[in-house]
Amino acid sequence: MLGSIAIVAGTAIGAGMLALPLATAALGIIPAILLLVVIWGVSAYTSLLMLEVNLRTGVGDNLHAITGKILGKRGQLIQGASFLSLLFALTAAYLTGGSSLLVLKAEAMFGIALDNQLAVVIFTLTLGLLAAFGVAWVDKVSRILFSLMIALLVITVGFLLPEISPSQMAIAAIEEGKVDLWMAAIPVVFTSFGFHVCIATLVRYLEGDALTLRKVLLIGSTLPLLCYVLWLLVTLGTVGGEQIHSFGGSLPALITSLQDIASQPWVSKCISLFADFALVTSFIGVTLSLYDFISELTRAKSTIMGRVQTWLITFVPPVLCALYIPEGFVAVLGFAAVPLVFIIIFLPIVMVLKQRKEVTEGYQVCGGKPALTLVGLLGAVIIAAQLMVAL
Ligand SMILES: N[C@@H](Cc1ccccc1)C(=O)O
Repeated sequence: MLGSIAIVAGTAIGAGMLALPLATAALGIIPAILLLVVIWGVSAYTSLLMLEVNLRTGVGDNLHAITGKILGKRGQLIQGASFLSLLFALTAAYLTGGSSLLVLKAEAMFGIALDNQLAVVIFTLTLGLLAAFGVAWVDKVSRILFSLMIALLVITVGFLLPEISPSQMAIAAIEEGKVDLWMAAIPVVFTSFGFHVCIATLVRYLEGDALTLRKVLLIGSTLPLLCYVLWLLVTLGTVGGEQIHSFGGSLPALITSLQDIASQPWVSKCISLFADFALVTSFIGVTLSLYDFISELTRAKSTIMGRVQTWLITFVPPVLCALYIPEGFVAVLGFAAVPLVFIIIFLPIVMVLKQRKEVTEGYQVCGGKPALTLVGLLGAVIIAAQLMVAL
């Protein structure tokens, strides 16, 4: 069970966490934490909905098959398109954030002023190749990196907690453009709580044991909440919301100012390594899924040519995005929220509504129609927020 909890928390906790302070800085710390709690509720509830659907459709089916069984080809199409957009958007965002940290590193360690576009290419050609090496490799590498990342997070939070100044915490939200600030924050927070793509695998792994699965999903989604709240406290509480807001979504600016606060040089190293690992683990995890998904879609042959072709389809679109929107780390994570709403809110609601009419035995999430209506509405709010920000 511990391993399964780690899979849930590990899928959720990623580079989205780095974007949280940048996205919520202007709200003030208490409203930001409240937003986190509400979105956590949505994320936990919808994961249970997906569990219900999965258990009633068949243990061992993947998400695509489940959607096909209940909603037919049309549902599968919406789901496939959403999944592809989600993975492309996440890859593009991680690439943008990762390459901006690479530029920062080149400057700090070797005094080289690395061109941003060159950094994007280097990042893709090194870490992007891992996806093509396959799951066994990625599994080993990301297990080690993820454990190191959590250790570094504990050190970072431990050393920055005493530096929190109550005066920073007390600063109220920035008043002007308040609605816009909320609209920009909501989708990014939502993406950072996403993990639901691993549910079908867990159901198969735990052989459909409903009680254990329920526990795994609830604990696994609460761990990110804890980490995120601590992370917001040590970022907004030390550097200050107003200051972080003025970075305009720049991840290197956030990391540099956190490093300035740490009094010992080794703590400052831990902070930058933590950010690197968060990005790298997310990047290799997501590109692996994207690579596999594309190779399935295009029915690529497992020859060298086939692999090169799949690799190019996987990486060219996100690379182009990272090259032309170099400041897009937070913004593109916001975009990822739109397909995510379809995958984990709208489609599961439709499936549950259809299935509850026909099947009544087995596991069912509490809350009935009112709860479904409420999360459905919240899903619509998330999409509306992102559209307002983008248009
Ligand atoms: N929560 C992940 C992003 C993600 C969303 C949806 C599914 C999987 C991963 C992050 O913070 O980086």
